[in-house]
Amino acid sequence: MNFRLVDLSAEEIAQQLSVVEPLTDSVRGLIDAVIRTEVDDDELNAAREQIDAIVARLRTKQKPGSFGVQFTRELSGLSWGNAAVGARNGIAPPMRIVHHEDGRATCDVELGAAYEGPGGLVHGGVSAMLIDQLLGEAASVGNGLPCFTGTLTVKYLRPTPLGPLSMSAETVRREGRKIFVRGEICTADGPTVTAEAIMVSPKELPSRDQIMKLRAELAAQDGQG
Ligand SMILES: CCCCCCCCCCCCCCCC(=O)SCCNC(=O)CCNC(=O)[C@H](O)C(C)(C)COP(=O)(O)OP(=O)(O)OC[C@H]1O[C@@H](n2cnc3c(N)ncnc32)[C@H](O)[C@@H]1OP(=O)(O)O
Repeated sequence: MNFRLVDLSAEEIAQQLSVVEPLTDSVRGLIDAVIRTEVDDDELNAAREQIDAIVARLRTKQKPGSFGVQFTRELSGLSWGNAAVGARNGIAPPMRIVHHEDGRATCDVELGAAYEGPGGLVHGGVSAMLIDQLLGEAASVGNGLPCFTGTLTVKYLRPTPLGPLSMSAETVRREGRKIFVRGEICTADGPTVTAEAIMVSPKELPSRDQIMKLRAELAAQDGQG
């Protein structure tokens, strides 16, 4: 697994996010505009040339592979490439604000044209991805144990319209490294999707000792600098 500790303070992270999140929102705007524009072919070709120039500009300095998951010294995860919540990922729905309280995770999200399956409705795979993320966060944060999805069961009760949605997830019970969670996606009229999952904290995650060793190495670097 691509796991790395980074030496960033909360202020430095906030500073980076203040630049990155508006850029990602602009990319989301681009995706939405490409889907819905009705300009003529010449305009489309001109737009493509401009987009290609921007891509070339960004590629002048680029990470190899994926973004990976970086952790701060305080063990906050910076999963900025994540498909569901990545702050740098324009494909990820704008699912940023996840509230955790008493083992329950909640989140509001507004899904536009980029998340369509049947006409005017949310794609079932998108619903599954979003609720999977929230279930995973409820299990991981609620129990202080980073988890992977082992089994996910999704029930589509009625079509989910594009637009504003609210989601919630909570732990039902824990058996060793297995955490049983359930959650739902709702419109103002009630749930459209319910889901259950068995989240498993993998035995091969970096151990607390390994994490502490990495933190000590960062502290030693501070001492030298
Ligand atoms: C510091 C704290 C805060 C951290 C704060 C971080 C926040 C972070 C938020 C993360 C939010 C992520 C939300 C998205 C989550 C993904 O999208 S994860 C990606 C999708 N999932 C995967 O790729 C998982 C692939 N599978 C695997 O890696 C491994 O099979 C697993 C699931 C980790 C299990 O491997 P393992 O640790 O070797 O498990 P193993 O020892 O064989 O079995 C342990 C127990 O789990 C059961 N089990 C194993 N596999 C499964 C399964 N697939 N289904 C059901 N049960 C299973 C076994 O039966 C066994 O049960 P018992 O015998 O103990 O009763």
